Amino acid sequence: MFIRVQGLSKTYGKGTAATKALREVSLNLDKGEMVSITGPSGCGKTTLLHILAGIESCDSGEIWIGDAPIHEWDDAKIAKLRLAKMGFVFQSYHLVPVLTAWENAAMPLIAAGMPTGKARVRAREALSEVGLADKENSYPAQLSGGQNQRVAIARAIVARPDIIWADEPTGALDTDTAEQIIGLLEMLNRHYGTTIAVVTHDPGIASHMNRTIRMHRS
Ligand SMILES: Nc1ncnc2c1ncn2[C@@H]1O[C@H](COP(=O)(O)OP(=O)(O)OP(=O)(O)O)[C@@H](O)[C@H]1O
Repeated sequence: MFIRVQGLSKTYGKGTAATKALREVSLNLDKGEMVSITGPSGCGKTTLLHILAGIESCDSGEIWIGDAPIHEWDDAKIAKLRLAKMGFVFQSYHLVPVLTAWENAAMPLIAAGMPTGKARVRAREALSEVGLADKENSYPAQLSGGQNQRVAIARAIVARPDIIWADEPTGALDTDTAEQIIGLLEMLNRHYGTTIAVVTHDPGIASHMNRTIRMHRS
């Protein structure tokens, strides 16, 4: 098993304001699997993805990424693993508006200490893989929603991650563009064996995946 999650729980807030976001969630992902994560609004899908990506902490439970028990790790160690092995794609792209497409795509490499020249070459390659070689100097405001999501995917794949976490990556896109974005994720999965988990409300998107993990309200 490549990723193993056991008994994961998370509560936001305290006392009467407490919201139980995850209650004893367990799941396994095999290396190279492409899965969708579905479930009703508020059941904890985004919380789960953020915890698996090390963006948020959990209250209890275990998360194993390969041999690494990341539930035992501190933030700095998890951040390093995230930069090296994970990419994240958000519904609203989360691109930096004052940076060009290549600068946005290069961010994980520059954050990891790669010299700018080398990072630029790698960012161009990633942009070319998502079909945006000719837009490397465009700013997010000059690109369409689908093109911005491609830049976000270029940023997610630029460090050749083992895993891509995608939270409603097509939620802001029309059906045709959404299909193209999912096609792109499928290509990355096939070509590089990248493990991909996609949170989605859309059964059409979920049907492209190897498997669906359904969550229930806790
Ligand atoms: N930062 C936060 N502070 C307090 N409560 C939060 C926070 N983030 C999420 N929650 C609560 O935790 C629960 C799970 O939220 P989460 O966003 O993970 O659900 P979701 O399944 O992704 O929902 P949706 O499909 O609507 O995006 C919800 O009740 C939500 O209100």
